[in-house]
Amino acid sequence: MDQLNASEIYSPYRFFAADRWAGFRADTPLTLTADEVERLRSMNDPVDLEEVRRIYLALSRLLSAHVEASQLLFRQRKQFLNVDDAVKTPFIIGIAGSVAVGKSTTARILKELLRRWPSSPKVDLVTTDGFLLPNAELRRQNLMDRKGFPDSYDVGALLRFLSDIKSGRSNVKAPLYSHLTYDVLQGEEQIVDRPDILIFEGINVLQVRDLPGDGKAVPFVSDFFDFSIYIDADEDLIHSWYVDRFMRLRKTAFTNPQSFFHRYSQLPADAARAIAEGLWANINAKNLRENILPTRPRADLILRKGADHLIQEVALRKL
Ligand SMILES: Nc1ncnc2c1ncn2[C@@H]1O[C@H](COP(=O)(O)OP(=O)(O)O)[C@@H](O)[C@H]1O
Ligand SMILES: CC(C)(COP(=O)(O)O)[C@@H](O)C(=O)NCCC(=O)O
Repeated sequence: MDQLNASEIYSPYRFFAADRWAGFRADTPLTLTADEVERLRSMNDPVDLEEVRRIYLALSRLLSAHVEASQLLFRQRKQFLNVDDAVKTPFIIGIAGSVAVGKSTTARILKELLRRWPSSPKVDLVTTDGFLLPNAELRRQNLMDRKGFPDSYDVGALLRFLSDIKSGRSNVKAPLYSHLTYDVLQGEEQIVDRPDILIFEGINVLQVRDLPGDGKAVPFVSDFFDFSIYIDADEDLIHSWYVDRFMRLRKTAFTNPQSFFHRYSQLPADAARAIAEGLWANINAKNLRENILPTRPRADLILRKGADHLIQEVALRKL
């Protein structure tokens, strides 16, 4: 047993240095190759096979235990109620964290690892950006500078989507977002057809809403989660990742005339950097402080990254 200091004893989490966490992998096999990891990672994310070995295999093993336990509970409840027509509903994993912290890479790696379990579960991945209000509506409500803030999402649609998924409906539609055009894709959608596991990723997935004055119970997105993960790093690091990514996108995605940010590919580097700094300070950092970081204590698991983007510490909620 490790020595615990006082703050750890009274914290709802147990903290593990990444190398200690790696040991919980036990005999979980490595089912991804270096090439596959390279294809799954986002542009500025250096995650590699060693990181999958160190962090993600133990996480995959933990999630497998949770999924198995929930399936057992489902079977026992069915027996208890003596019903045959109970519908098995998807196990939902929420992934939260700041803009530019690397949620998409984590979500894609987890998806691939989970679908390679021996039971070959069907795993789907949905991101909450599709539930943003379209730019035309954001402009109408003067919210273009609040993209990603709670009021920029169609929360009703988001909750309806999760409720449909959790009630076992087939062919549930999720709207899609394009980072290229910086807008919701009109007329395009993703069909989610009764997966065994749904990964639901976005900055807002652990947010709660104020209770209305009339005392009516309002559901939260996380009410539908079976397990939640928060990806964390110091704000200074995320800030530098955001600006570095913007400067790289300036040389790649922004050169596409269809990119909403195309004009920034034409600007000198200093002027482009000033735009990125402005977007970070006025929108994303503000949102992180006001609406995202306050949700961290609601996560079941926190993956904390260091300067190199690699995970340094894992905090697991004590049951
Ligand atoms: N303006 C942009 N143009 C093209 N791709 C982008 C742009 N902004 C972000 N992306 C890509 O979109 C994905 C989601 O990014 P983001 O929402 O910041 O979350 P995270 O970095 O936590 O995954 C990343 O793969 C990122 O590289
Ligand atoms: C779409 C986003 C809110 C992020 O959503 P996510 O997929 O990370 O949940 C973000 O990428 C964004 O557009 N922020 C607004 C300011 C900016 O352009 O960076």
